[in-house]
Amino acid sequence: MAEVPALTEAPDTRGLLRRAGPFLRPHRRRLAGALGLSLVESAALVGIAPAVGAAVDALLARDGGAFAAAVALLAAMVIGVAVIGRLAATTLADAGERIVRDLRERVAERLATAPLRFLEAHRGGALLQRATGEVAELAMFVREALPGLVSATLTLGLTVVLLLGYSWELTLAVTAVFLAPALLITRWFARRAGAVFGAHAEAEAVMAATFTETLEAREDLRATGGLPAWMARFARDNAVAVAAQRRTAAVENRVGSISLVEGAALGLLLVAGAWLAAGGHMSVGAVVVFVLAARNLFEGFGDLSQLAGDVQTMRTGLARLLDLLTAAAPPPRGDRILPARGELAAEDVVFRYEAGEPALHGVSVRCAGDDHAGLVGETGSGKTTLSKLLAGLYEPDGGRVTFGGIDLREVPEEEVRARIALVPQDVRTVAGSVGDNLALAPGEPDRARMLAAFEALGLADFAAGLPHGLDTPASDLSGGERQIIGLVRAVLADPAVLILDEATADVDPVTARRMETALARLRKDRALLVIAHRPATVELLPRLIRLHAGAVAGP
Ligand SMILES: Nc1ncnc2c1ncn2[C@@H]1O[C@H](COP(=O)(O)OP(=O)(O)OP(=O)(O)O)[C@@H](O)[C@H]1O
Repeated sequence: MAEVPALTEAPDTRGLLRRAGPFLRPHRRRLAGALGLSLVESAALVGIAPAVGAAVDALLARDGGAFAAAVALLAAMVIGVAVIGRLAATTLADAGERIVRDLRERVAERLATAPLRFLEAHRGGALLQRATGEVAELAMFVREALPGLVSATLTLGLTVVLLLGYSWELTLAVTAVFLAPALLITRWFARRAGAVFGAHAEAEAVMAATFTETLEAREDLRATGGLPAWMARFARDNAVAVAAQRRTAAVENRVGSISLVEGAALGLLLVAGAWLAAGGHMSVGAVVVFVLAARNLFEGFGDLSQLAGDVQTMRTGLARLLDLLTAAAPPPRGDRILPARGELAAEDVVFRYEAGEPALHGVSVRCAGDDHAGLVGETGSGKTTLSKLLAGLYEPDGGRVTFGGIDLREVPEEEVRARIALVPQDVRTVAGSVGDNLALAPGEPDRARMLAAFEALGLADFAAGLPHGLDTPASDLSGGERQIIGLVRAVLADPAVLILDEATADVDPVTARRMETALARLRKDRALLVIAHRPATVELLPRLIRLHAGAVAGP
């Protein structure tokens, strides 16, 4: 079996910046501008302490001029922090929002073009959680945490530089008492957090998947009395998510112990500063600078440890998004062009859903340009699987599917869609009107073309009978009515091959017969492959292909 790329539950969070590089690159100027502004803001913030120190020394020396200059500098710094800080935060948040918007679009595009096998191999809710929940977390981080994170990091770095400039001995003491233990706690957090936050995100995704499935299957579950069992399953998933949340909260709380270290370091600073000032080794102003700057250091570290949880959630979410983008990538395809009409052929096709017995083994069928054939066989014989292979929705594990002699894997996806249309039994519509759904056909058909397609299929009275015509909400349609819309949508694409997988099974027999006769007449040079259980559906067709246990059983 061709390896179906699978999502990783807790993907690696190492090298994230490098892997996210392609998404950051288009915004590098805006990001650089925002970082530059943050740097100026942090420099102004860190500069407040020396300005206060200079004012204290000028006051003690009774130097009015120096005092006034220091106070003016202080005022400029305070105003600078307020004004530039605001500008830096909004610029940074704006750049972040743009990056998140790009990511969101890329994820939506990936899921829309992901191989069918990939989508089928994953729970819908889990994909939804990554595509919406994880992106929402990122957007929140960018808005609420990122500006504070950048500013705290820069302030911390500049403060250490400032302290070293005043007294390396005292800086060393503060480092030993505060920075070293604080860094140890932060490192412990970084080590523990990856697994704990990954497990939390995964538990949330499982819960979302179960919830989505409950919603989708709500009618069946109610009708069959399966709701209590399903609710019990949801409760179990919910309990696992709550336990995972508790573990992340516990890890985050342990980081809070940094405040104890902070108290010890401040005490040491005051004692050592008083001793140094009394001994004439340092001016009182310098001690004031040290105490104030150390507060910056503690606050910066405090802010960072507060944000550590947010950062880890962001890293986990980003890693899960990048994992989705990688795993859902469609396999590379060629750029060959298909002829307008041609023979569709499966040549010795093998296909496995799972390791073991293949669903199809060595199936060869040919459908010439004007061939009209029925595909029949018992339940589970492989009809739907073969139809998806013929429509290029699955790639075969062995053999090949060709149109006009060209392997479908060598052709861009849009090219295949324009030539081969598949109408499934369960036609899904998107939110909007009947017209909105028909407009999704290649070439964006207008209303006149839509009505002409109904006419050509002998369904003009059906279209006229819709309560609001083409403006009827698609959600109001019955299963059979959706099948008709699916068929009209496929015909609008004017494909060379039309494959109907039980596509008239839910339509009343008279309408079904009318549609099939109209289809057979529609174009002489169009191939038609009709999959059916009921003999009546295919009895008008000149040829039958019979499948049995994943192989062609002969006519
Ligand atoms: N998504 C899937 N994952 C795993 N196995 C699958 C999947 N879809 C189909 N199968 C298996 O592949 C085999 C062929 O299924 P397929 O749906 O192609 O048969 P079918 O002839 O169309 O059946 P039916 O007449 O009931 O629609 C069956 O054994 C089925 O259980």
